[in-house]
Amino acid sequence: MEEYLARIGPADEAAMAAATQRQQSLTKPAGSLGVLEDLSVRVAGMTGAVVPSPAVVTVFAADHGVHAQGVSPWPQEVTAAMLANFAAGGAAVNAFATNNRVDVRVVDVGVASDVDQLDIVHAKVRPGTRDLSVGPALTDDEVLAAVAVGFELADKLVLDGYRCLLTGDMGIANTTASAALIATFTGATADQVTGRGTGIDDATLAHKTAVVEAALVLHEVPATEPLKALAAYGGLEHAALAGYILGAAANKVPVILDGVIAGAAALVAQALHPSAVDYCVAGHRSAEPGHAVALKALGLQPLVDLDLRLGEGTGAVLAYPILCCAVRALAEMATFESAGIAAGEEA
Ligand SMILES: O=C(O)c1ccc[n+]([C@@H]2O[C@H](COP(=O)([O-])O)[C@@H](O)[C@H]2O)c1
Ligand SMILES: Cc1cc2nc[nH]c2cc1C
Repeated sequence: MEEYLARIGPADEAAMAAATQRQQSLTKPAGSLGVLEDLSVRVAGMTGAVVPSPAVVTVFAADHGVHAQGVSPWPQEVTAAMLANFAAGGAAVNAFATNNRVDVRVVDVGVASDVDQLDIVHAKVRPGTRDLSVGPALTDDEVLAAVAVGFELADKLVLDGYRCLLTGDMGIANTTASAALIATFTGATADQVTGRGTGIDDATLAHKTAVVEAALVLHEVPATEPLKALAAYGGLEHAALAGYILGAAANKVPVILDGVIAGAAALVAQALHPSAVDYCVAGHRSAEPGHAVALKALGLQPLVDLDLRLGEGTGAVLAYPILCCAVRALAEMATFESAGIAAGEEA
């Protein structure tokens, strides 16, 4: 863990200052590209003003012992079934990724059933977490093993030539673990961060909120203990995603976050190393209420807000072309000087 964290440093201030200056000289009224202007400056601080391509979305998949408490309307087997769907190219993330020229990787970091026959990355740490409502979901060693899966995969993907990493997740019941993690790092209450996930009714939502509330009391993990929070609540995909985000930061490549699961993992990464957030871009804002709470604590503005609540990386893949446009505008637009256009009064 120390070795991973030692490789992370803040974004390049000088590159950001130069990018800010160039932004102001481009052939458009100052500020007219809105949020994209700041985004291009942030990416310049991560990676320089080069379009972050090629890109890959990694779908980390795992199961959750807390499923036994009736917090999701879906059977646990759907996690493994969706992995087969991803591998066959039939999920929403596959369609989005094809359209936006993003490669898809799928990783079993802790699916309950055997998915050995699938053509995916096999890195199962254990078959699902233990039930967080009765005790710790993971041991300390299991947490470190799952973080390592994500960090080392990020290293490998960058070595393979990828210049933008996108997060994805699949795990029935993982919005429950996400809620507990987000409450831990933000101080929000269970009812502020617990949502309907894949679509539960009012009675199940009340029950799920009570499960999260009781778990927060049972484990009482302070925000300063991110690895203990992962051990208390899981999940294996959250731990791997935290490692993947740290790995992107260590390699100075942007990482586009998907929804509430990635938001929870990014809070873990931030608690482990505050500079990790310098490399994070919020792809979208999920309809799950905890996600807005997480984004606020991360200080990130989502690029897309379309009521998505699917996961898989869909919101990140949807946002990827926006990120590319922001960077391309900064890199390729003419300046008032080069185009021989008189700058406006306030330029
Ligand atoms: O990305 C999100 O914000 C998001 C919001 C709600 C649900 N999901 C997905 O739905 C699954 C978890 O939902 P649940 O209700 O079983 O906890 C898991 O596979 C997630 O990828 C994802
Ligand atoms: C069908 C289905 C697809 C998903 N993709 C991500 N989470 C999901 C949950 C379900 C239930």
